[in-house]
Amino acid sequence: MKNGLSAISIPMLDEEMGRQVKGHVDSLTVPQGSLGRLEEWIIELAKMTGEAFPDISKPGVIVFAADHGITEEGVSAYPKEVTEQMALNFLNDGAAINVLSRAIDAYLEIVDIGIDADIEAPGLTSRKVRNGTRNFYKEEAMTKEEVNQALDIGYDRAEKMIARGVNCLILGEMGIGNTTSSTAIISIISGKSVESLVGQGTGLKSEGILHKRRIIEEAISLRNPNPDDPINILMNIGGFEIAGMAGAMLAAANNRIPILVDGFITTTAAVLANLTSGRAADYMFVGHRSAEPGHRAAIELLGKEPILDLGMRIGEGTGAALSYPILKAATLVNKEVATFESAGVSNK
Ligand SMILES: Cc1cc2ncn([C@H]3O[C@H](COP(=O)(O)O)[C@@H](O)[C@H]3O)c2cc1C
Ligand SMILES: O=C(O)c1cccnc1
Repeated sequence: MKNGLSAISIPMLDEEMGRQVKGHVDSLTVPQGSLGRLEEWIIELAKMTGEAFPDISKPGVIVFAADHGITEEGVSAYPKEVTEQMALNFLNDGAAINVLSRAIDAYLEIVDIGIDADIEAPGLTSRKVRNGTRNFYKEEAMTKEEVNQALDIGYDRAEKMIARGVNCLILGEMGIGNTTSSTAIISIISGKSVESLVGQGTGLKSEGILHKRRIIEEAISLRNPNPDDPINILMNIGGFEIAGMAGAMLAAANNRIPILVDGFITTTAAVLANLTSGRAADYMFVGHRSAEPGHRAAIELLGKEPILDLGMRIGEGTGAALSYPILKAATLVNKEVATFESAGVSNK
């Protein structure tokens, strides 16, 4: 898949399978309508996969890591070196996403798509586009070629995961400064003010948040990205890991593989993927609602309701991984609960 992600044509949902599975759910030995949102999810999964008994038993997590030139403007509570250090932590199995991937028995891949350091470590997928984006307060974050390269890398990594048998894709990220990029992107696409979206990220205090807000506001007016053009948005104010996640989501949707979206940054990538190809969001669930204020607006753009709301604000794919067992449980209810007929239970 080369430079052609805007041309991909994601399959339509299988509405007929949705109707069929709704009939099956109605026949299960529970009071009519009592499964609440589980019923919605079962039907959505049936439409996505085209299967009467959707199987999401093999989850895969891809974490894309990259640096951001905008960190030169002092927009994060942590230094940019943490991106590289956390990438090594992922490879040593020590981060939150390692623990949570293990907890759900997921295959985990770490992709260096633009870390500003030379890392060679066993287990790392090295696909560096560049040593970090350019500082978008001063110039465009990436060239169009770099955007397309990052989208293609993401697409390719997801296809490789799917080829391994993964049937539910979780995306995660690591990139100090990426809540700044995400806030700018969601402001441009939603038309909402930076003030209403900006948050603490990794832990800025109120003065730091005010500075971050001013940098984003000024950068947006300097770069002036086209709100209808995801490539132009990524070029001006994006990040390599954000583009990589968007490409991966397009691959999953194209292969009818359900996607579990994580927090603010991952949802920003999801919004861009959906802007690239209008049906991408049909294949997405939002795993959780992050405490980062902009996440609410990003979720609204996708038209989704998150599975969990735990007040988390980590990223890495952690909230999505936590929501996975609930979605999987819904598929087991669909498959394994007896029907009124098979169990000889009187239906009204
Ligand atoms: C130790 C540590 C682990 C993390 N894991 C995810 N993030 C999260 O924080 C970063 C975004 O916040 P900001 O825009 O404020 O820099 C991203 O790397 C995101 O994945 C982390 C951040 C830190 C410090
Ligand atoms: O919602 C997220 O994904 C998030 C929020 C703050 C910092 N890092 C990630």
